[in-house]
Amino acid sequence: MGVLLEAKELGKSYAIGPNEEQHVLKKVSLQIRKGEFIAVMGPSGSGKSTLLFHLSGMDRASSGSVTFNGEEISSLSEKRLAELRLTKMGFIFQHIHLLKNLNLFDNIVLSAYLAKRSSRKAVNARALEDMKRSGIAELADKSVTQASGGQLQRAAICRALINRPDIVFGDEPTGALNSRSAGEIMDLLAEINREGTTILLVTHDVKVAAKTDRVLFMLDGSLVAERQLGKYRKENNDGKEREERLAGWLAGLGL
Ligand SMILES: Nc1ncnc2c1ncn2[C@@H]1O[C@H](COP(=O)(O)OP(=O)(O)OP(=O)(O)O)[C@@H](O)[C@H]1O
Repeated sequence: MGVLLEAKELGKSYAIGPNEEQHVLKKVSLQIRKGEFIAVMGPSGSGKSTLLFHLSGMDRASSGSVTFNGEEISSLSEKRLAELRLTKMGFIFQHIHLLKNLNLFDNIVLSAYLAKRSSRKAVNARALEDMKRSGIAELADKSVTQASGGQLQRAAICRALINRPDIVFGDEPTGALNSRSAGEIMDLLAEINREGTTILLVTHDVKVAAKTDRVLFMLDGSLVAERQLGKYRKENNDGKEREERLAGWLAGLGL
């Protein structure tokens, strides 16, 4: 599989005083291949979300580069970057960010209507298909206040997928859910990944990370370790075993 996203010596610093800088990302280099499912773990404040913001072009680096599909996003105009994020990237966050004055269906289709790459009829059909697969088709005309956290996160996943992005980024997408809903969301993401969408998640949760292919570990702004887990398949019933293996590896890092 080819490389979809590459960071080379990515650096980010914030001024924290007149002559003082905090180095939040320190020469981070990584490659994400098409079709991979990756988790970024690490202690609080180690730079995981900052890395995600830079890989997805939401923030500009202080040094180094990010290349997406061969295009260096660090040098793109704001307009081109916005178009890239809208059409090629999907986002799922812990706090779901659905619009309260729209029903779930309209939340899901909105960005595709804005992108104007497909007819509204085609977008609507796609949305319905995704909602069915995610088990929320019957909630299409419900408002954000009428759905549970797990249902809202499913809607957020449908929204992230509506433009059929190359990659979905998630920042603690299961962080606000109970463990059953979190497990179901991860099974759904694993299925979406197996159909070809690359996924990168930031998570603290070993159960979540154990369902990805590869875990990257960040410490103090640097990527310090990684672990290949292989593709998760629900039908293999080895979720527990994968979790234990990953927990053992994390413990062995001695951090
Ligand atoms: N806009 C900003 N200005 C100054 N410092 C920032 C800014 N954004 C992040 N930081 C700092 O960068 C460091 C890394 O933050 P980041 O949110 O990326 O960590 P994280 O690993 O995702 O943490 P958590 O797991 O708690 O979400 C922190 O020390 C944070 O205070």
